[in-house]
Amino acid sequence: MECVGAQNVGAMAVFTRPRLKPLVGRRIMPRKKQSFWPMSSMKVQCNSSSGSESCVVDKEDFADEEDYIKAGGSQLVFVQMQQKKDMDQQSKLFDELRQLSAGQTVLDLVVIGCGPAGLALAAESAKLGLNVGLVGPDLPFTNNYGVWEDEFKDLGLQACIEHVWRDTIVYLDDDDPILIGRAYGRVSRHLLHEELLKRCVEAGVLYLNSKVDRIVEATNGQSLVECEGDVVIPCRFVTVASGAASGKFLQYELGGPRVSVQTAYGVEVEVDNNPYDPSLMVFMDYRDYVRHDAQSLEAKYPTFLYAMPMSPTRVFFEETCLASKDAMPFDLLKKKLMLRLNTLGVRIKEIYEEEWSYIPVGGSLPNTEQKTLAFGAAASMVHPATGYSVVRSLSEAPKCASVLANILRQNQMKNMLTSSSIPSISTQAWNTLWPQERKRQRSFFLFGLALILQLDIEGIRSFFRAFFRVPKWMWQGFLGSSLSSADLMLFAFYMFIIAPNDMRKGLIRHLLSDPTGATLIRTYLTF
Ligand SMILES: CC(C)=CCC/C(C)=C/C=C/C(C)=C/C=C/C(C)=C/C=C/C=C(C)/C=C/C=C(C)/C=C/C=C(\C)CCC=C(C)C
Repeated sequence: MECVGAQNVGAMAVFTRPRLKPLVGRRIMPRKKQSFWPMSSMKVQCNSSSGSESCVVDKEDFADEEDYIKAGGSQLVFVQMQQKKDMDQQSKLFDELRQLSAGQTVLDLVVIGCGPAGLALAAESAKLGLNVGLVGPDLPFTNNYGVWEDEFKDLGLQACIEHVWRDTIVYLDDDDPILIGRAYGRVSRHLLHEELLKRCVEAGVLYLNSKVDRIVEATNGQSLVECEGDVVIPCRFVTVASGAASGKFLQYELGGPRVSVQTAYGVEVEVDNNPYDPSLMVFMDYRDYVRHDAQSLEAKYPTFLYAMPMSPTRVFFEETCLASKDAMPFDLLKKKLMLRLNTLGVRIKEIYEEEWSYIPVGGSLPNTEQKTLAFGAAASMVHPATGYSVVRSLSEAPKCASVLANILRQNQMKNMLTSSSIPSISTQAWNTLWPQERKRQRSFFLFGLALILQLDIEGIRSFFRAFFRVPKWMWQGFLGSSLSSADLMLFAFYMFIIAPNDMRKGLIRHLLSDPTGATLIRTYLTF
């Protein structure tokens, strides 16, 4: 099936083929490219994405001016972000900017990636007075975000929620559905995009619609962001926020856990016989509508239905495989969804939109020795046991921005950036993103992910039965990554008490025999 509008957003590669008129993103284009021949020669250290290529060059090493410019001599080609301005106005703005920025050609921060994480970090950093450039293709968001309403309200983004369900329901088997007592919302991807762009515009973020080829480390302490079309942007810090597929620019710790995958296939449809109450969001329906034999391929991947009834007849259904070692094939997910809907008696009258979602979960943390920073999915901020990431990225953006701003201020980097100060500065930033406490929490989530991967459909049902019986603040905190490492221990203890005997044995066995159990114990013992 042909996919149109593929985009990597946060952790997700989501492919959406709108059947309705697609939401068209506002487009801001850079108008001009200017270059200049710098006065002094400059040494650059080239670190390729793989880290394998390394070279030190100076002015003499360049064949001509063009080559030199390519390595760092080109002037800013950003335009200041403006919403809904036509090309002519953008061009004038660029001229203004050029005058304003005469003599000041080094940005404090370049953020690569225009998804929610990138836009949020760029806006928050610029708000704190940093000179921020944002680079990436200007594409509309394509995925459907679901969020807990309270969490989105706390971010001041309630206006971006297009539909709220007063409560959320989980079906594990045919008896006793679990009402979880928390309102859930569907985010309007269009409104979220507009809101984050507005924040960037108001904060004065500069934008370049381009693709980054590589990031080069100069020995004068600056980074050079090399973009398509021979555009090079010198800056003090680079943060990669272009989703899980950002590996090209980053190095990750070796020997970490293997990346697993969350896959989902969804359709927004007009139907007859919708069996779901439109006032409730169906968080997980693990009931077995697709009876299969234990050896079949379907049985290898336990899946659940995630359903958002927008009205009695219009519903977004998504067949989801929470996590598997190898990606569950999309055609199998689709087949399961159609079989399920068929068995439920749902008759599809019209398909508005289809969605293919592929979210890498787990895996290693970025190597915190590298100078280039990361944020969002690129910084392994996707919750390993749920696949959620957007709320965490949005809520951590102000903190991350303030750390960057403080570091730049403290080190008076604007005037006296030295190459020797760079490693410690980047380490400070990395440590804020991934302090020991966060690493401990993550090791717990990875342990949980490895546990889920081992369970069959029956095991998953009894696991979630126990999960939703722990005190509400605990499971809510678990899903929202807000439990401290000590709280997580308490949570584990509760799960253990509540769990049936065979699950208790399984938990202890997993703790003592799985490599993630050993890492968990080791991380908890490191202070
Ligand atoms: C596009 C987009 C945006 C999307 C698409 C896709 C989808 C739809 C998705 C969805 C998803 C979901 C819904 C998710 C959910 C999830 C969940 C709920 C999860 C959960 C999890 C949980 C867990 C992991 C848990 C864990 C636990 C543990 C680990 C425990 C432990 C315990 C022990 C070890 C015991 C100890 C003992 C003593 C202390 C005595």
